Amino acid sequence: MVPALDARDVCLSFGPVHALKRLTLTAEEGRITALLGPNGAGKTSFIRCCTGLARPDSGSLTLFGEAPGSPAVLARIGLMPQATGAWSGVRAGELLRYLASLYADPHPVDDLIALLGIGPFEKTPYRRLSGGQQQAVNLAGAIVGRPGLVFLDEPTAGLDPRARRLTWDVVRGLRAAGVAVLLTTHDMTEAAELADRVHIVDMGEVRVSGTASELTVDGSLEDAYLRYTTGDAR
Ligand SMILES: Nc1ncnc2c1ncn2[C@@H]1O[C@H](COP(=O)(O)OP(=O)(O)OP(=O)(O)O)[C@@H](O)[C@H]1O
Repeated sequence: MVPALDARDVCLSFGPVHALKRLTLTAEEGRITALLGPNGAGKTSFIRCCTGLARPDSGSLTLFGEAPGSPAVLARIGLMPQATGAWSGVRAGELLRYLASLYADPHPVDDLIALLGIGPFEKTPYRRLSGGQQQAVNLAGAIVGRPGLVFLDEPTAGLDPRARRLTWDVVRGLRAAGVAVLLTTHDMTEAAELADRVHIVDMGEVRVSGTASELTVDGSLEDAYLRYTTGDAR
């Protein structure tokens, strides 16, 4: 079966900075795939390549067997970015209804608003929302189109414990519905809780991959992270 996401030897440079160096991984439907790695390791750059926002210099990258950014692919993916300043003035509910209108068979927006607790701030302009409230709207925006593959870039960064658990439940629900989830996080507990497969990335390449159990044979996931990453600036 063709994986939802198939990346082989993906390279991306910004001048002298090698953001991605032969990065290779797959993400399957009905699985949560976690990318761990230091600040600057290349995680967001990889997601930008997958979503058509950046073009790899070399390597092979396909989503559902097709090129990133193609209309067929864009209709089947969702993205929760780290920040979306572009949505500044629009009210949360309006934004979600607009995003829903772009898809043939969206989730009912009222259901998503209830699921993610957005109701109390549905009429608040996006720029006035708290960080955690923005995250909830961003997550709703990522899944409103019923994607088959969703990219969640640090979805729980800065969330309070209850909001974090709610997000975890939503992510598990996506997996149960057969969605391929690619998640980046700096939260080792989150990766251990959620991920079916973990890739530890450093300096643009995958250093080690495995299930959380496989990677924690000799210690915690944080131990594995520290063993396989340098934290060196490029
Ligand atoms: N548009 C750009 N122009 C120049 N350099 C860039 C650009 N985008 C990313 N980089 C560089 O590429 C490297 C990888 O950055 P990236 O944002 O992918 O890291 P990350 O793993 O997502 O980090 P974090 O965990 O801090 O979010 C960094 O050295 C960054 O400075």
